[in-house]
Amino acid sequence: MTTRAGFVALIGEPNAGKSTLLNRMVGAKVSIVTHKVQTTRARIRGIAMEGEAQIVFVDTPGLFRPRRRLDRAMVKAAWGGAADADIVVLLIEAHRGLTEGVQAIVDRVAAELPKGKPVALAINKIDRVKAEALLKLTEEMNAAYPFAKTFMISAERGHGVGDLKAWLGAELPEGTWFYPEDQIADLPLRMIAAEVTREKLTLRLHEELPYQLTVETERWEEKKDGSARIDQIVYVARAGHKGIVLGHKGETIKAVGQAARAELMEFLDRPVHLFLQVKVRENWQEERERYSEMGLEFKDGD
Ligand SMILES: Nc1nc2c(ncn2[C@@H]2O[C@H](COP(=O)(O)OP(=O)(O)OP(=O)(O)O)[C@@H](O)[C@H]2O)c(=O)[nH]1
Repeated sequence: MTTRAGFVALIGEPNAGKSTLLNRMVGAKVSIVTHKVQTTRARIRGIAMEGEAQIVFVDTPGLFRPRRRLDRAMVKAAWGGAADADIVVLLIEAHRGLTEGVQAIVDRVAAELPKGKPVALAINKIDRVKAEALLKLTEEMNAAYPFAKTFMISAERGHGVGDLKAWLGAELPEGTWFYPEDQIADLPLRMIAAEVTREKLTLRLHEELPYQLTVETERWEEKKDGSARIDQIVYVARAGHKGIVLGHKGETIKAVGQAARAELMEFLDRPVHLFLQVKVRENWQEERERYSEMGLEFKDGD
C-alpha cells in the first residue's frame, strides 16, 4: 500500500478560524495554547491521518504585522515555514471577503512562495453568508491568485472539512510517515507541554534569548497515583546562555518550572512533576533536519 506524508501550513488572518479547523481535522484540542500568538515559532500544530496519508499541520505564527526587529525575524521564519510545507492552505472568512489583510497575504504568497507550490483556498464561516456572495467571493479570490483548489467550509459546523482533508491527503507526496501511528495520540500533549515551558522562558527572559532556545519533552510518564512525570530539556545555543537560563542560584529556571508546572496542572487537571534540564547544543541552529522536520528552516543570518 502506498503511504503518503507531508507538511501542510495553514495561513490566514487572525480569527480566520485556524484553530477551529485544526481541532476538527486533528480531532483533539491541540491548539489550546496557541492563541498567545507572538510567543510562538513555527511548529507542529497537529497531525491527522487520512487513509494512508499522514498530514502534519505546521503553524506559521507571526506571519504578519512585524513591529519590532524580533518580529521581523519571526515573519521571515514563518514564511520559511510556509515555503517548506508541501501544501499551503489560505483560510479566509466568507463574510469579510477579500479584505486588505487577505490581499496582503495573497501578495506575499505570490512573492515569497516557490512557483508550483500548491496553495489551496478555504473559505470559512460559510454559515454566515448566502450562496451568491460565496460564488462572487470565489471568483474574486481566484482572479487574485491561481489557487490549486477552492473549498467552502464551516470549521465550526464541520461542513466541507472532510473534503479538504481528503484532498490534502491525496495531494501529499508519497513517502513513509514521520510518526508511528500509535505515537500521534500523545505527541500533541508533549508538544503543548514543551510550548508551555518555552512560553514561560520567553516571558522570563524577555527578548534576550527566546530565539536561541528550544524545549523538548524527553519523557512523559503516567504514574499510578494519577499524576504525570514530565522531563524536559531546554536546549541553548551557547555555554554562556546556560547561566542566563539557570539564573543566580538557579532562580530563573526554578521560577520557570513553577510557572510551567502550574499551567500544566491546570491544563491536564491532575498533579504534575516537571523536571527541567538545561543543555548546550552548539549546533542547534545548524540542525536543519530538525527544522525541516518542523517545516521550518533557519538560514544563516536569521
Ligand atoms: N460562524 C462561524 N464561526 C466560526 C467558524 N469557524 C470558526 N469560527 C469562530 O471564529 C473565531 C476565531 O476562530 P479561531 O479558530 O480561534 O481562529 P484563529 O484563526 O485560530 O485565530 P488566531 O489564533 O487569532 O489566529 C472563533 O470565535 C470561532 O468560534 C465557522 O465556520 N463559522
